[in-house]
Amino acid sequence: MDQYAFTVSFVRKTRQHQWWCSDVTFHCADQELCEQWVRATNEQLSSLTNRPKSLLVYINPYGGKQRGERIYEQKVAPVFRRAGIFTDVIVTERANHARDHLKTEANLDKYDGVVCVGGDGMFSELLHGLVTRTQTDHDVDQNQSDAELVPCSLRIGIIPAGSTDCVCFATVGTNDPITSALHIVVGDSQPMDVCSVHQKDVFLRYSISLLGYGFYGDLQAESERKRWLGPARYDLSGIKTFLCHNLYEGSISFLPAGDNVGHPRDKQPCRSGCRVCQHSKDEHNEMSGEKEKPGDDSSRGWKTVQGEFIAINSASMSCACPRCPKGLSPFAHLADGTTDLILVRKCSRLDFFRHLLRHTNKQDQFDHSFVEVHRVRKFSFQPRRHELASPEEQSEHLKTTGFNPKISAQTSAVSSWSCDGEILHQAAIRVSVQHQLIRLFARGIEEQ
Ligand SMILES: CCCCCCCCCCCCC/C=C/[C@@H](O)[C@H](CO)NC(=O)CCCCCCCCCCCCCCC
Ligand SMILES: Nc1ncnc2c1ncn2[C@@H]1O[C@H](COP(=O)(O)OP(=O)(O)OP(=O)(O)O)[C@@H](O)[C@H]1O
Ligand SMILES: [Ca+2]
Repeated sequence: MDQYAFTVSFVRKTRQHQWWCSDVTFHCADQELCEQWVRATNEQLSSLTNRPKSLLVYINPYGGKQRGERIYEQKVAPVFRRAGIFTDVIVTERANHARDHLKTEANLDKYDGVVCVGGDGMFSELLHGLVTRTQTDHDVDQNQSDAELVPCSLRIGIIPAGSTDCVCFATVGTNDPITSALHIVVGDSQPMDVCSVHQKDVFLRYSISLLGYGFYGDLQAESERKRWLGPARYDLSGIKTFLCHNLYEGSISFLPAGDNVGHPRDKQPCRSGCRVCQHSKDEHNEMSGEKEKPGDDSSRGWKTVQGEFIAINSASMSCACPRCPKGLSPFAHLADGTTDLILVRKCSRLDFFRHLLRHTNKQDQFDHSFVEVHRVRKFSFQPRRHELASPEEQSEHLKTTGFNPKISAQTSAVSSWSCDGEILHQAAIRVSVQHQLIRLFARGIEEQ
């Protein structure tokens, strides 16, 4: 009777964007029929060209709660094995190991994708390695801020095992290693914008989530000193930075995006198969003919704002993470060629607290007189260099304004940028959104 059988594994969607791998076994009395089914099923599967057959995996053994290797071995490797995916696995031995290996050594012809097991820092390593490698292979000079960058052909998979995992959360809707492994197995593809950051004509870094000056820059610098604390370092540094309430002067010039990509407050979230992102390709092609320089309001489109700021944030995607489920800019898009520039001007501690609190409830965090938000394609920032202030002037400033202007006789009041969780010590930067430069093994957040 039931002498012959074969088992098919399939994806089952459970709750909250989580996927699970289930099995169903078919029994059959006839050997020939059973083999026919297995052959036909395998033929169908091998005709799905989106599915990766071979992957290069980098594991950070020290990310997040240091569970990267275990998560991979126990949860991910079995899923890849069942899908018949070949893997080469590298457990990193130092910071930037994965980036450097991708940049120069890895034989990328062998693979259909690269995968990181770790947090946003580890993802950033793969992003830098892969983008730089692609430009080198095509003789593109990354130092030229107006160079047309070549999109990467390999997709990147993220198995979340870090402290924040914001890129994974904002592209999948959950931080679950098995769900991410299944998005890789079925060969999903999500294009993503990447911001390039330059100082004059020197390339500094790429960013895919948050570029933050002032509050997030200071918070990041503080949390680097507390790395030993693990994920809790962000909360403690957040409280400390909040209490310091530093204020920074400067001027921001930006090139607003056209109307076709919506507005940061239009309540149109980016979801799987997003129309805004799909249509943005056309507008992008129209725009790319114009090469305008920032800082000159006479060049069409550019705007400049000046003042004293608590925070200057550029969110290229929502930046949703478990700590902040709707994100820094809830209606930002993953692949529309723009970033949402959020300017938080001088305000009281209480008002800034109210603004932060609105990240965690239903109220609009942009609905404050001291907050403005613009959807932009490019921007540049120039900190205001202070004249050397005497100690008397400084204490006078503190008395009259209640702010610590962070001026010493020698230094100027500048913060640093947090770039996807890495510190950038240059304050004066130029940022340009590179439309759909990379692709992830993801499909965006699905409507529930
Ligand atoms: C009053 C409640 C306030 C809740 C405010 C929530 C706002 C949180 C916004 C989080 C946005 C994360 C964006 C992700 C950026 C990633 O590229 C980067 C790399 O992993 N992660 C971080 O920089 C990690 C950044 C981690 C930021 C933690 C912020 C904690 C703020 C705490 C403020 C406390 C005020 C307390 C007053 C007594
Ligand atoms: N073998 C290693 N030894 C030390 N550092 C490493 C190693 N491999 C990677 N790193 C570095 O560790 C840093 C943190 O890694 P990762 O992003 O995986 O975790 P995390 O910081 O806990 O998470 P998140 O970035 O989400 O906050 C990264 O900047 C990465 O460059
Ligand atoms: Ca975007």
